[in-house]
Amino acid sequence: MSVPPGLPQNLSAFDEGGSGEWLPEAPLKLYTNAFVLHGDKILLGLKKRGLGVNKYNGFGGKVESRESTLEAALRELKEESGITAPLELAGTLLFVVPGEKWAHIDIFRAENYSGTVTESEEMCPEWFNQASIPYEKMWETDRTWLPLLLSKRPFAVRADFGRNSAENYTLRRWWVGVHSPTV
Ligand SMILES: Nc1ncnc2c1[nH]c(=O)n2[C@H]1C[C@H](O)[C@@H](COP(=O)(O)OP(=O)(O)OP(=O)(O)O)O1
Repeated sequence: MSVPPGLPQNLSAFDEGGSGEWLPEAPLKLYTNAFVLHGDKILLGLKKRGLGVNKYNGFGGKVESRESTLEAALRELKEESGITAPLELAGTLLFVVPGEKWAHIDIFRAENYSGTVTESEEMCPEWFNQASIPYEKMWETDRTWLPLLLSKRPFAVRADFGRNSAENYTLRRWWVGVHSPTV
């Protein structure tokens, strides 16, 4: 199966599922999402409001004008969890919903942090063992690529959803690619 539109074409398929045509192209909206690891733990946040409310996720949000995605990721991590961390790009995620801009999310990871983990207006942070990540309370595709982030394998994902209401998304089709190892 070929790489879906919107992703770098030099990827190898790692996982895919669902069916139907990929949704038509739309302008991009940039987001970030950051996952902090510490030993065998991972820091997740329970979203308290807005998109993805009541789901666990990394910490992130919209990229503001004149910000790089790394600057935005550092800002959002600090605002939402109280900590700073040496973030590195781990992969990208393209979330596609009919009639909306494509959400392009740069996903970051770090293996240490400084500061004190603190609850914010938007997120309730919680450490989980990496062996017991609460995938059933996360975005449906996270289980397909989070193991790649944990093993430091660069990835790119496209996930197309249908939408029944403001908070009711149905996953239609997804594709996870990895960069081929260089010889
Ligand atoms: N499908 C989809 N669309 C948009 N964003 C996401 C997803 N799936 C996700 O995992 N995410 C991530 C990307 C971001 O980390 C957040 C969404 O950010 P949001 O809370 O809307 O942005 P903020 O800038 O923090 O929000 P406000 O402060 O403006 O409320 O979810």
